[in-house]
Amino acid sequence: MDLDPDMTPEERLEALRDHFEDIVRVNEQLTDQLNSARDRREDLTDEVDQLERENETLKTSSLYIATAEELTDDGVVVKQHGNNQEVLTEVSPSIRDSLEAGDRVAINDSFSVKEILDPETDARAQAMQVDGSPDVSYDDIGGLEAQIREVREAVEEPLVNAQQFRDVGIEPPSGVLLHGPPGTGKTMLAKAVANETDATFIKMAGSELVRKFIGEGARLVRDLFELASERQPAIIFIDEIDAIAAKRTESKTSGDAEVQRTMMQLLSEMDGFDDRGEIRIIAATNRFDMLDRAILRPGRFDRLIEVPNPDVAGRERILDIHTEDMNLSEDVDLRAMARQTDGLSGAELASMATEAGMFAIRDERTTVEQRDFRDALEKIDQGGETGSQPVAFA
Ligand SMILES: Nc1ncnc2c1ncn2[C@@H]1O[C@H](COP(=O)(O)OP(=O)(O)OP(=O)(O)O)[C@@H](O)[C@H]1O
Repeated sequence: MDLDPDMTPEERLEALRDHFEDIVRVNEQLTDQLNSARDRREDLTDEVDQLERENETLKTSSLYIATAEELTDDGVVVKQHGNNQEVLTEVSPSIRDSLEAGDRVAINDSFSVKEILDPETDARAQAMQVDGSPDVSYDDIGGLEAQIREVREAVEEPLVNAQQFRDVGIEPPSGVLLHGPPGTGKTMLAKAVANETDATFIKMAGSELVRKFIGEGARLVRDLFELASERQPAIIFIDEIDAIAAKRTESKTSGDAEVQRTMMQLLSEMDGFDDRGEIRIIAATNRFDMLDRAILRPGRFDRLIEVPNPDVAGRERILDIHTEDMNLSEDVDLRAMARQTDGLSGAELASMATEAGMFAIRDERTTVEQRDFRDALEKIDQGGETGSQPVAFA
C-alpha cells in the first residue's frame, strides 16, 4: 500500500485503519467462500455415498431362480422355481448364445434372464453342509454309551467291515433314525461316526428343504445322494426329517404336495440304495410321533435309536467335557450340579457351563466358582436359554 508522503500522521493512521478493515472484510468473504465450498464438498460426498449404496443395492437386488425350459424363435420359456409359473421371455443375445434348455437361470422381477447359474451357485451348495472331516469324536459325547455302541454297530461296522457283512450274507441296516428331545447330541453322534470312519459328513436340514428351497426339494434329495456317491465313503445326515416325512394330513394344499414329492424322492433313493457303495444314512428328529410310518419300513430307516436327555451320570460326564478347558475353583462340585440339573439336555448343560464362565468374567475373576454355576442354572431355568421345549414322544 502506497501512502502519500504529505499526509499527516493522523491521516496515515486513518488510511492504515481503512486498509486493515478492507483486509478483514476480504478475509471474512474468503472464509465464507471456503466454508461454503466445504459444505458443498460434504454434500457431494454424501451424494456419492448414497449413489454408491444405491448402485450396490441395484447390483445385489434379488433375482429368482428358474429353469430355461425351451428355446424358441420368439424367446425362451422359463419356469420359475417355487410357484412353477411359466413365461415366455426375451434374452440378450450374449446370454442366448450359451443358454441351453434345462439350464438353471437367475431371472429378475420382469422375468428377464440375467445370468446362467453354474453348479456352484445353485441351491445344492446352499442346502447341504459338507464337512470332509468333522472334528467330533466319541469322547466328546457324554452319557450316550449305549447309543454310541448302537450307532457304531449299525453305521460304522458296515462301512469299515463291508466284506464281513457280505461273507455272513446279511444286509446292514439301511438307515438309522436318531430320535429324542432337542440338543441331546444327535448331530454329534452322526459327526463322530463320520469322523471315526473318515467319511465325508453331508448334512441336510429337512426344515430348510421345505422352507427355503420350495419347489426344489425332490431335486435336492436326488442331488444329496449323488453328492454322497461322488464323495464316498460318506455319511448322509438328514436333520429334522419330520419336516419332509410327517404323517399325511387331510389338507391338499400345494405345499403338502411338494413335501410329499420330496419324501417320495427320499424313499425311492433309499429303496434303490443297495448297490450304492460306502454311503450310510442317519436321520434325526425330535418329533418321532409325527413321522409317517412309511419311512420306518424295513430297508428304510429300520434301526431306531432313542437319544434321551442325559441321566445324572451322563450329566456329570457332559459337564466334565464342557468344563475341561475352564479354570475351575476348588469349590466347584460338578457331581452336585449334575444332581440338580435333572431334565436338562446336553446343549443346555453346555450353555450352563459357558454361562457360568460369563458370570466369572462379569465379576472380573479368572476362576469359575460354584456360585457361578448356580447363577447360570438359575438363568437357564428362568429363560430357557437354549430355546428347547419339552416334546412329547409316541
Ligand atoms: N451328549 C452330549 N455330550 C456332550 N455335549 C453335548 C451332548 N449333547 C449335546 N451337547 C452339546 O450341545 C450341542 C448341540 O448338540 P447336537 O446338535 O448334537 O444336538 P441335537 O440332538 O442334534 O439337537 P437338535 O435336535 O436340536 O438338532 C453340541 O454341540 C454340544 O455342545
